[in-house]
Amino acid sequence: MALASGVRFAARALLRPWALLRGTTLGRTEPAAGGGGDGARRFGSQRVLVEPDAASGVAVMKLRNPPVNALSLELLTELVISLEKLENDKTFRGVILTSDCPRVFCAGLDLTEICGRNPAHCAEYWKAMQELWLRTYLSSLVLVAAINGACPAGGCIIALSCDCRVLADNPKYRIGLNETLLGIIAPFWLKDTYVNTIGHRASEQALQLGSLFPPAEALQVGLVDQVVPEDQVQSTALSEMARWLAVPDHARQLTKNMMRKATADRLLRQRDADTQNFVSFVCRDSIQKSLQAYLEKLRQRKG
Ligand SMILES: CCCCC/C=C\C/C=C\CC/C=C/CC(=O)SCCNC(=O)CCNC(=O)[C@H](O)C(C)(C)COP(=O)(O)OP(=O)(O)OC[C@H]1O[C@@H](n2cnc3c(N)ncnc32)[C@H](O)[C@@H]1OP(=O)(O)O
Repeated sequence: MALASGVRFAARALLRPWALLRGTTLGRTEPAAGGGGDGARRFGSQRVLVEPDAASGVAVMKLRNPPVNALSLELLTELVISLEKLENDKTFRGVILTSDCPRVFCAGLDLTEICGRNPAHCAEYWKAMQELWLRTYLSSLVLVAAINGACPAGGCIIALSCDCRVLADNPKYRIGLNETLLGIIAPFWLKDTYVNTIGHRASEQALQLGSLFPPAEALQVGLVDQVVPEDQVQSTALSEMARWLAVPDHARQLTKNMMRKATADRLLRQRDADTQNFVSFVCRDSIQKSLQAYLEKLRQRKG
């Protein structure tokens, strides 16, 4: 797809500073835990573990950035590279995205990447966040989110960019775009993704209130597609994947692109402006103070 190649080009341009992968083992393969079918070999990097199963054409991609899979610049970069590697390997048709950290799927943006950081770093960081959303939202693969922990803000956006979502039935695992509770706001492309998923009125209310939905409510509002006991999340995600892979790839991919291209194009047309808006917004003294206060509150809590 032309757009995907445009995104791929953008990803390569962004990811040229391979120094970002310092300390990772991208591309290192090792036997998958528990064998994993026909000698499947895990690969990935320091913060992303990929367990491929060539026989089924499905890979499990685990976020592994303890304690809460906060989306650091490195994690964002490693996720994009791992996803691109799977997209370029025609053995794979689907990816299950899940967490290797207990109790948390993904805590959203790593606030230390924007608190007390200079505008140039904030710009680089936001471009990486844009890239991950574009890469997942437009992926030619079937992406199933196996949400095995809390999923606020940026974590919710990653889950919403997947084709479907399975959430563990634990009241502590809440999901939603809670940015207003931090004194910030979701940019238009996060809003658009929300509206495309749960509708305008539900999004309007949930965004303004910064709602974090417990599983039953998340299911009811349409934020997730299934809520299952915690020990059935991965198996249910695999069953859901099988349902999607029963459809011929080409027809499904063209349909996905038809449904999502306009939303993605809106960001692609104004990526620089969006980055500038983000930088000038988060670098405001008042916003920095809000974010610092929020981080302090988090550090004083204990899970
Ligand atoms: C007008 C023009 C407008 C233009 C607009 C343009 C752009 C828009 C502007 C901004 C962009 C908005 C997008 C934002 C998306 C986001 O993702 S913001 C981040 C939101 N995330 C959260 O609110 C989650 C916060 N975390 C939690 O709620 C909990 O940590 C948890 C995930 C539920 C897990 O709880 P648990 O008890 O297990 O762990 P702890 O809370 O003890 O945390 C452990 C440890 O981790 C630190 N931490 C947690 N979350 C983050 C984080 N997101 N970033 C950085 N660090 C985090 C926490 O502080 C603890 O640290 P420690 O005490 O040092 O161990």
